[in-house]
Amino acid sequence: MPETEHLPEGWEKRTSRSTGMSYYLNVHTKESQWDQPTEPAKKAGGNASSSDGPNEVQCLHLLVKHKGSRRPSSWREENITRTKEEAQMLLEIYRNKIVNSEATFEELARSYSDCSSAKRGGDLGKFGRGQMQAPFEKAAFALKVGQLSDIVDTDSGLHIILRKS
Ligand SMILES: O=C(N[C@H](Cc1nc2ccccc2[nH]1)C(=O)O)c1cc2ccccc2s1
Repeated sequence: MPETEHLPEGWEKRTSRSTGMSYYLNVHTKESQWDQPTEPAKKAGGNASSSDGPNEVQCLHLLVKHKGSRRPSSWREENITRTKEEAQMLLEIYRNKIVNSEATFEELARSYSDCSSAKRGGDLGKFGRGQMQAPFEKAAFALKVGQLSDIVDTDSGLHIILRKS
């Protein structure tokens, strides 16, 4: 879509700092979305926090990259060659340790996550809709506070997610 694309009233095109992906921001409600809007942005804040879930979440994640990852490199390993199946097995081991209270999410993310957020125990901070890759966003926004996700598959690799707020 040309940069000079015409957007309906009340929308701005933004680019995510962390993923470089474009999203659209409703300047009235501050809600964001992936899909290019075709209608003017709604003004009323509505009761967005009830039927559509939270506007933003704070999550920790543990990412295990594999050779098919978008960027098969990380602070842990310059050239990641493990297969997707090996990544799945590793993540199941880490997830079971957390569920069995043999280790904390933060400890394992700090040691084993292939994301630079490993340095912060996997903490991604708060994020709204339209900022993370779609499968990650879908899983994160479906979690209750304190809930641990199943294994989530994105272009970056395989993740487990813990929602903090
Ligand atoms: O995209 C990032 N890191 C990528 C890996 C990655 N890909 C992701 C996809 C969804 C959510 C988090 C993700 N982290 C990398 O290091 O190759 C981010 C790092 C950080 C660090 C602090 C806060 C947010 C972010 S998002």
